[in-house]
Amino acid sequence: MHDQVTEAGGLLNLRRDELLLVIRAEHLNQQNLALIGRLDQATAALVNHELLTIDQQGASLAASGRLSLIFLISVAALGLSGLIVFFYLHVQRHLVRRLGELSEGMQMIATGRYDIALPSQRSDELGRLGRAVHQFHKVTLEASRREAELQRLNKRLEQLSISDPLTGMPNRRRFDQVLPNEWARAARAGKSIAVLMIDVDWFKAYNDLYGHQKGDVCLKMIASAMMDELKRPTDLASRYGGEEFTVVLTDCTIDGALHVAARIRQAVEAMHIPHKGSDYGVVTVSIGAAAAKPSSDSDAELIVRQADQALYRAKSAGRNTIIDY
Ligand SMILES: Nc1nc2c(ncn2[C@@H]2O[C@H](COP(=O)(O)OP(=O)(O)OP(=O)(O)O)[C@@H](O)[C@H]2O)c(=O)[nH]1
Repeated sequence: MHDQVTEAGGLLNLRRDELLLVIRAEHLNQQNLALIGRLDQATAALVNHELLTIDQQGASLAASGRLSLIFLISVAALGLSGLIVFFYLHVQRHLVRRLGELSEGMQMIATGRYDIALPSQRSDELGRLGRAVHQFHKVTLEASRREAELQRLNKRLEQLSISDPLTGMPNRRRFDQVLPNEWARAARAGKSIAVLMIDVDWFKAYNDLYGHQKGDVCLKMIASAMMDELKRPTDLASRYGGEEFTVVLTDCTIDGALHVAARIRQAVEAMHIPHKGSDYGVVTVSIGAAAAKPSSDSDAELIVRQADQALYRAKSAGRNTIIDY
C-alpha cells in the first residue's frame, strides 16, 4: 500500500503527507456516500410507511428510522390489540351479556316464570329490545292471569253445573255422570252396586201448610241428614229433582243398601220436623232400594228403574218405609 501511495504521489508530484490527506478525504467521501445511500433507503422505507423520524440534530438516520419504525409498529400493534380487547370487553359487557339476559328472560317467560328483571333503561336498540320484552312480559303476565281466572271460573261453572243450588249437593246431572261410570267399574271388578230412590212423604201438603220457603229449609235439612249417613267417599247422594233424592252405593249388596236406607229413614224421622199433614206428625221419607252385579252388556238405567218401582211400592205400603226390588 505504502509503495502504491508513493508511486501515485510520484506520478502527481505530491508530498507524502499531502497524498495521505487526499486518500483520507477520498475514504471519508466514500463513507459519506454509503451513509447517504443508507439514509435514502431508510427515508424511502419511512416514506413508504408514512412515517419519518428525525433525530435530534435534524438528520435522518436509517438505523434510528428502522428502530423507530419497528417501535412505532409495535406500539401500533399493542394499541390495536388493546383496542380489540377493549372493544371485545365492551361488546361482551354491553351487548352479549344484555342479549343473554334478554334471551334468558324470554325463556323464563316461555316456561311460565314471570319474576324476572330485564334491562330496559338504555336509550339504544338494546334498551328498545328490553322495553319490548318488558311489554311482552306484561302482556303475557296479564294473559296468564286471565287464563288462571278463566280456568277458575270454568271450574266453578263446572262445579255449579253438577250441583243443586238449593242443597249444595250433587244434582241429577252429576248422578247421570257417576252412575254409568260406577256401573262399568262394578262390571269390570265383578262387584255389586246399589241405588236408593228417596222421596219425601206428603211434601205437597207440607208446602201447602208451612209455605214454600219452609219447604226449602226442610229439603236442605233432609239432604244434610242423608249425606251424614254416607260413610264411604265413593258413595254419592244427589238431588234427583223436586223432593226426590238418589244414592249410589258402590261395592254394595242389597243387604248393605237396606242398611244404609234404614239409617237415612231413621235420621230424617229423628229430626222431628213437625208435619201436620203427615200420618206420622213429622217429616218422613220413603225409600226404594235395588242392587245388581252388572254385566258388561247391561245398562245402569235398569237399577234406577228397579229402585223407582220399589219406591212406588213403599209409598203404597204406607210411606216412611223401605222396600227392596
Ligand atoms: N219447597 C219446595 N218444594 C218442592 C221443591 N221441589 C218439589 N217440591 C214440591 O214437592 C211436592 C211433591 O209433591 P208430590 O209429588 O205430590 O208428592 P208428595 O206430596 O210428597 O206425596 P208423596 O210423595 O206421595 O208422599 C210438590 O208440591 C212440589 O212443589 C223444592 O225445591 N222446594
